[in-house]
Amino acid sequence: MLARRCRIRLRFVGEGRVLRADRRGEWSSRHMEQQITTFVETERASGMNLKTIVHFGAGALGRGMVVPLLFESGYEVVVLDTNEELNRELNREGGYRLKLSDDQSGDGEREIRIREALSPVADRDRVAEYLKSANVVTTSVRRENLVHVARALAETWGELDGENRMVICCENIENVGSLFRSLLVEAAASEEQSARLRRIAVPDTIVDRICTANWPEGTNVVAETFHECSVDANEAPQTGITLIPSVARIERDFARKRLLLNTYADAISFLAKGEGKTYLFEAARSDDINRMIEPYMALLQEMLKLEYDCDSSELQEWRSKYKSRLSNSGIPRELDTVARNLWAKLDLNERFAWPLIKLQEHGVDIGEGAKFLAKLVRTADGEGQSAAELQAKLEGLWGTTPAGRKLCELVSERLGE
Ligand SMILES: NC(=O)C1=CN([C@@H]2O[C@H](COP(=O)(O)OP(=O)(O)OC[C@H]3O[C@@H](n4cnc5c(N)ncnc54)[C@H](O)[C@@H]3O)[C@@H](O)[C@H]2O)C=CC1
Ligand SMILES: O=P(O)(O)OC[C@H]1O[C@](O)(CO)[C@@H](O)[C@@H]1O
Repeated sequence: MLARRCRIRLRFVGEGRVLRADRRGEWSSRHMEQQITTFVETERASGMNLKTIVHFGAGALGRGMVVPLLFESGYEVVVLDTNEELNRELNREGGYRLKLSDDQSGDGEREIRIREALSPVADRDRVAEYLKSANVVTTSVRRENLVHVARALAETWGELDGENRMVICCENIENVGSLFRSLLVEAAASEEQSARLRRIAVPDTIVDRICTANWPEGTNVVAETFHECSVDANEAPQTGITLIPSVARIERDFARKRLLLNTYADAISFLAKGEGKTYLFEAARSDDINRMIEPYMALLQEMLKLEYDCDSSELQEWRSKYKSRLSNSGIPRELDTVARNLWAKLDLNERFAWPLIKLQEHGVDIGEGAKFLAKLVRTADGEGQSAAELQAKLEGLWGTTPAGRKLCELVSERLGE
């Protein structure tokens, strides 16, 4: 029986690698996903010893996407969050409910069970025990908190062999693999620890699902059926996690998702917040806002064609898919949870400026893009600040390279409009 189960598992894991969002963002095999879920449920019911993954960050994306994908791939999940109140609630229930707002089957609710929720600060010793026996750690804590995860991990994994260990940072961060690896190495207490930590696989990732958590009202999360969650096959040829596949062209896929989804969602959210709106879906549904952003979006598409050889019809399909997902009023995601960290997102290597810098290199006229960024900065941070003050901030951020200075000039000219 065990041998048969193992054979089935291998077959699913093998097929799982081809599971990915297609051009329209649909699962290439929703049927297969259901089969995996049924198989995992049978395995769980049989009392088989499931492997444990430790996940840092039980916020919106953690509870809305990462933990469910691990759970539905057949893992037991230990959740670590610094919010002890939240941990207490999750432990009391042994998990939480995930509502997929656009799931047509049944009531769209799923029960996600977790093994235990702990604090990496208050429950340090118990956490260290789990970390010692885990081969895979996942995170969704936000960029500013990754340094603390790296320190916690370095303490335990720094003393163990790094071979066959992997950290999957499910964060919305470009090149998150090298970022987290450098945080790990900085956290090493000795040369020996540093050498061990360098052997850990830390792939780049793509994470996408619109999720909203309504803590402290409850532990439940509302999300959507769509998800894209994959890692760089060059760093991790196989994850062993059925619903988190390794993909070959992560740079291109990341750029497509970054610009057409994140840049778009963030920009419309900052504008909608400025208009006094409350929810993300209101921003995506606003004709005025969509009209305002269109010339900038056209430039982003141009950049994806020039830099990544994407074709127009593919990009158009993704754009309409993203717009319709973001317009879903079944997910009451507040604008504040999207329109955050404006100045970090305006960095030269980040979602707003980076595509325009690339287009300049290709000799494309970025005037419309500069006009839009000026509008964005004025709306999101203009209150009580003069054009000169905003210009000084942009100079501080972009003045370090010739292309950045050129962009700064173009945007600054429009700040007074
Ligand atoms: N919410 C969403 O729909 C999406 C979020 N993301 C990405 O997911 C990541 C997390 O974002 P959200 O879930 O929205 O944020 P969130 O604020 O809802 O969740 C973050 C969670 O991490 C916990 N945390 C902070 N420091 C910690 C530490 N040192 N150890 C353990 N837990 C810690 C917080 O208490 C909180 O519960 C971000 O990188 C974001 O870009 C990406 C796509 C969509
Ligand atoms: O603000 P962050 O940390 O990039 O993460 C939230 C992300 O979630 C999204 O709303 C997509 O669900 C992005 O547009 C946004 O950037």
